[in-house]
Amino acid sequence: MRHAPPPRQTVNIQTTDPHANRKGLILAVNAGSSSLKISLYRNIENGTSHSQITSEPVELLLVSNITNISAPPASFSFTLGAHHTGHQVKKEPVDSIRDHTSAFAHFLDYLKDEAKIDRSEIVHVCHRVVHGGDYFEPVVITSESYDHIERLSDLAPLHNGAALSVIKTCIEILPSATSIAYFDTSFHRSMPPYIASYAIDQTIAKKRGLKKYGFHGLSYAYILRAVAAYLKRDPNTLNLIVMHLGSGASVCAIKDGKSLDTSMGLTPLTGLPGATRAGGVDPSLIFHYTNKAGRMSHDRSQAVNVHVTQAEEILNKKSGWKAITGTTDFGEVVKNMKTNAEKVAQGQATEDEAKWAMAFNLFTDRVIDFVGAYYLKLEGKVDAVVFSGGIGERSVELREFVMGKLACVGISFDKDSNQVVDEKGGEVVEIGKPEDERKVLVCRTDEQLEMARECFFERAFWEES
Ligand SMILES: Nc1ncnc2c1ncn2[C@@H]1O[C@H](COP(=O)(O)OP(=O)(O)O)[C@@H](O)[C@H]1O
Ligand SMILES: CC(=O)OP(=O)(O)O
Ligand SMILES: [Mg+2]
Repeated sequence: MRHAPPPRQTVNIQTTDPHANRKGLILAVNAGSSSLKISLYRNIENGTSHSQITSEPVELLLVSNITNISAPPASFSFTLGAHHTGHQVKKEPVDSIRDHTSAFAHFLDYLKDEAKIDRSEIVHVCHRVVHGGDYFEPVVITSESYDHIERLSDLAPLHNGAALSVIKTCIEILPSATSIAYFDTSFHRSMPPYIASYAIDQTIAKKRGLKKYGFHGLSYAYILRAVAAYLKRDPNTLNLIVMHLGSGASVCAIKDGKSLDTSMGLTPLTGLPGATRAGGVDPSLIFHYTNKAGRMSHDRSQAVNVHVTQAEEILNKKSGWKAITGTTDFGEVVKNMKTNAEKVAQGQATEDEAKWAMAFNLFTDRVIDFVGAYYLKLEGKVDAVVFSGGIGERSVELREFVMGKLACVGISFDKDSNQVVDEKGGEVVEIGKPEDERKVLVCRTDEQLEMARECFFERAFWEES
C-alpha cells in the first residue's frame, strides 16, 4: 500500500541511473470546480549524472490562474516566475472563458504569445483528476485510463469532466507530451474500512464501489510535506487536522502521516458546504425539494459526457453559499457580513441583510463540526491545526472564528499574527502562540507543485518519454 509520499528534501540520483537525464518541461494542470490553475516547471536537475537535491527538484517558470469559471466573467491571470514575486503579465476578466476548455485555450495563447515557450518542450502534462475510483497510482492517459476516468465523471460532476476536457485538448495540441492523471482520492486510501464504509448492504456497496473516497488528496499530501518540513519533523510521525477550504471545502484528520478520515465521501458533495454545493444534507431532503429528483439533468455545460440527475445538479450546482447569498465568492460573503453586522446584532436586519451572516455562520458551524470530531478521533494528540485553500489562506475572520472555538481544548492563536498572514511570504505561516507545542498554521497549498514533484521522481515516466 502506498501512503503519503515521504518528504523529498534530500534525494540521491545515482550516477548509474540511466534515467537521471530528465530533460524537458512539466506542465501541471489543476481543474478545480471554479478554477483552472496551471503551472509550468523546468527540472532543475537537467542532465546531471549525480546530485543531491536539497530543495524542490523543479523550478516554476510561470503560473496562470483562471478563477470564477462557474460565475462569469472569469478572471484570468498570467505570471512569469513565482506566484508572489513573479512578473504579472496580465490579470483581467475574460468574457470568452465559459468553461475549463476555453480557459485552457486562453492560457495556450498566452503561453505562445507572452512567454514565447515552444510547446514542444513540454514533455509531461500532469492533470489533477479528482475521482480516481480504485486507481491509486498516477496513470499515463491511454484510451483505457481515459475511459476509466470518464466512467467516474458522474461521481465528480464538477470535476472529472472538466479535467477530461483539458486532457483531450492536450492530446490534440501537445501530441508529443505524455498526459498523466494524478488523483485526489489516492491520499485517502489509508482510511480504515470502518471509517470508509457506509452503513448499507455491504454486498451492494462492494459491487458498486459505494464507499467514502475523500478528495483534495493532492493538497493534503502537499500540506503534510510542507508542514513536516516547516516543523522539521518526519511526516510519518505527524497528527494534523487540516482544513482545505475553497469553492470545494473539506477537512482531513491525518494520523501518523496518513489520512484517517475526511469530510467528503463517495463524491465531493458531502461534508462541508461549498460555493455551489450543499454539503451534507439528510438524503431524504432532495425528494421533498423536487419531485423530479431522479430524472436526468439537461445541463450540458460539461464538454464531455457527464450524466447526473436533477438531484445531483441541485445539490452540486444550485446550493452552497451561492444559493444563500447570490455570490460564489466567500470574500464577498465576509465583507457584506461585516457591513451588516451592527443591524444583525440589534435584530434589525432584513432577510437580505442577514443572509451574509447566515452563510458565514452556517459554513463555519459545519467546519467546527468536523474539527471537533477529528480532535476526538485523534484523541487530542494534534501536532498542528492547518488552514488552507482559498478561504483558509485568506479569511482572517474564518480563522478567528474556528480558533475561538478551539480555545476550549487549549489550542490558542495569536490575533495579530492572524491579521497579517497575507503580508507574509512562504508556504507555511504560523498564527499560533510560539510557546505552544500544538501549532496553528496557514499553508499555501499547491496541488500543481505536488504533481510536478511526483512526476519528476517517477522514473517510469522518464523511461517512457
Ligand atoms: N479574501 C478572501 N476571503 C475569503 N474567501 C476568499 C477570499 N479570496 C478568495 N476567497 C475564496 O476562495 C475561493 C477559491 O478557493 P480555491 O481553493 O482557490 O478554489 P477552488 O476550489 O476552485 O480550487 C473563492 O471562490 C472565494 O470564495
Ligand atoms: C474536490 C474539490 O472539491 O475540489 P475543488 O475544491 O478544487 O473544487
Ligand atoms: Mg481547488
